[in-house]
Amino acid sequence: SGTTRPVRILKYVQRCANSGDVLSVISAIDAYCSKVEWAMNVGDEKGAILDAVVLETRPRYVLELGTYCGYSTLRIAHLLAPGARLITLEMNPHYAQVAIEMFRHAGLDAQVELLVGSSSALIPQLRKKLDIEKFDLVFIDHWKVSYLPDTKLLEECGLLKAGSVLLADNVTCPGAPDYLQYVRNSPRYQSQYFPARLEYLQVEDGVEKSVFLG
Ligand SMILES: Oc1cc(-c2ccc(F)cc2)cc2cncnc12
Ligand SMILES: [Mg+2]
Repeated sequence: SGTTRPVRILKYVQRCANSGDVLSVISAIDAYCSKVEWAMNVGDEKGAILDAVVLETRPRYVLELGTYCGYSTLRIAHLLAPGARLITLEMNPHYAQVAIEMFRHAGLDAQVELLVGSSSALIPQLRKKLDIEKFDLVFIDHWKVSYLPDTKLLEECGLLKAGSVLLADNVTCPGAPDYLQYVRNSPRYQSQYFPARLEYLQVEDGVEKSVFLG
């Protein structure tokens, strides 16, 4: 039976990162996943692009699709102003549990709202459930086949406003070709590609920043 990769990452963080210190949690995850075993965190290079987009957007309402161990959730939470709300959706209950423990170790569990379930089921419930009108920033980092349908669902549910920013991980590796085609050709988006490498590897990847024009 043994442990799972997310549990091994969490145990390393609990052992090696100072509790309450979100930056030491972030670097502990990067240290473990670059030295011991690869994991699908956005990583430090693409994470710096995410940081820059959060800082320039100064979002009040943030949605993350795909929590995993909570690495990118912590990077975002660390840069939000007091009063901002960060909602993260995770369909795998085990990943969700690990992420909650990760948030606790970082001392940010009160700053993050994690919902367990499929994004397609949860997105239509967000307005009613969480009393949220629109998202200023959406970080898309879940299954690549869900990027496009979930983006259309966000539009249909009225959860985007003119100026809302979508930032999508892995648009090159593993790739989200239908999503890229949509945001790059739709008159409703202004899209920009940021080349980078896949987390912890020399493989090419990149993130796509798309501003919804309303
Ligand atoms: O950042 C990511 C990377 C990969 C991935 C897996 C295998 C491989 F060979 C290359 C890349 C998969 C992901 C799934 N969800 C969210 N993020 C992901
Ligand atoms: Mg990713």
